[in-house]
Amino acid sequence: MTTIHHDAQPNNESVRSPSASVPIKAVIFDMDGVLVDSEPIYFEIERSSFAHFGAPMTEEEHHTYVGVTLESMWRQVLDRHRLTNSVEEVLSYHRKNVMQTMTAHEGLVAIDGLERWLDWLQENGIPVAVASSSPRALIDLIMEKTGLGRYFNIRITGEEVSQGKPAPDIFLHAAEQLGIAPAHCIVIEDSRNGVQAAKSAGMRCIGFHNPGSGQQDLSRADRRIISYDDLWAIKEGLPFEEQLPAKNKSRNAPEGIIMPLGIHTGEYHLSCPVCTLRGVLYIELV
Ligand SMILES: O=P(O)(O)OC[C@H]1O[C@@H](O)[C@H](O)[C@@H](O)[C@@H]1O
Repeated sequence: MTTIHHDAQPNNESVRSPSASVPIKAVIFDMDGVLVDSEPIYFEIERSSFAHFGAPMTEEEHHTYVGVTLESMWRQVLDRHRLTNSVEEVLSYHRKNVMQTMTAHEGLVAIDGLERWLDWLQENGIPVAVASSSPRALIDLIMEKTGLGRYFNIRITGEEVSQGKPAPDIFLHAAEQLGIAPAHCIVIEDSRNGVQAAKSAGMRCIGFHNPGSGQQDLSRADRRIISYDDLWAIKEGLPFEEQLPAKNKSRNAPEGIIMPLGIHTGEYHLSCPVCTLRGVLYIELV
């Protein structure tokens, strides 16, 4: 369990959002409802578990649990419905229910347009992470089933931080793993709880309106989209910082001083075309 030290409480409005022009150096993706359309499947599994334990559930209440961990959801359900079962009992039943159904499900595929985005981010050297309230075993299963695992080496589950969404811990931990300050991260989220977590972490947030994720208030997100095509259309307006700018930087290189040998002074960002090696070369007059 990773404890993240932060002053922000879930509803703390005092964390300042970075201004729109602060460079974006990393993208943190939520998983359910953002990488895959798994929320409708979750809803169905949850309905059967709620019925099993005798918790009558309105759609309105159900939608408030989107984006939170299994444990957080069940603690709230047991409390609100005054059920006497232990958290351990309901969690063990429900977790098995989730893993069996998701493993057998044949419709778990990456959301349309996502891979074009991930390829573009990779080409531009922008690192990514997935930060999901789902259990780690499910994150790994979905990464494997969809083939998205090749993009996501950094996978954070809400179960490994002390407070899940809507607290900011999961996103702060993801930023730490990425080695990028929160103000330089942008989060893509489909749930109210997730948007709140991202904003409390001091990050910018794109609200992904996915009808499969139920009624979600994404009004606190900085931008709202309904598809990855939408996001693609606005990408030039987002201040992504190129981190593999070998091609582009060399075009800018003549800004330095030209030496007699025809070499330019200045900073050159280099990347190996066949492996992941990167480096910065400084040439200066001595
Ligand atoms: O953080 P993510 O990837 O949106 O995961 C959300 C899901 O995580 C699960 O643990 C919850 O039981 C779901 O109800 C929830 O919606």
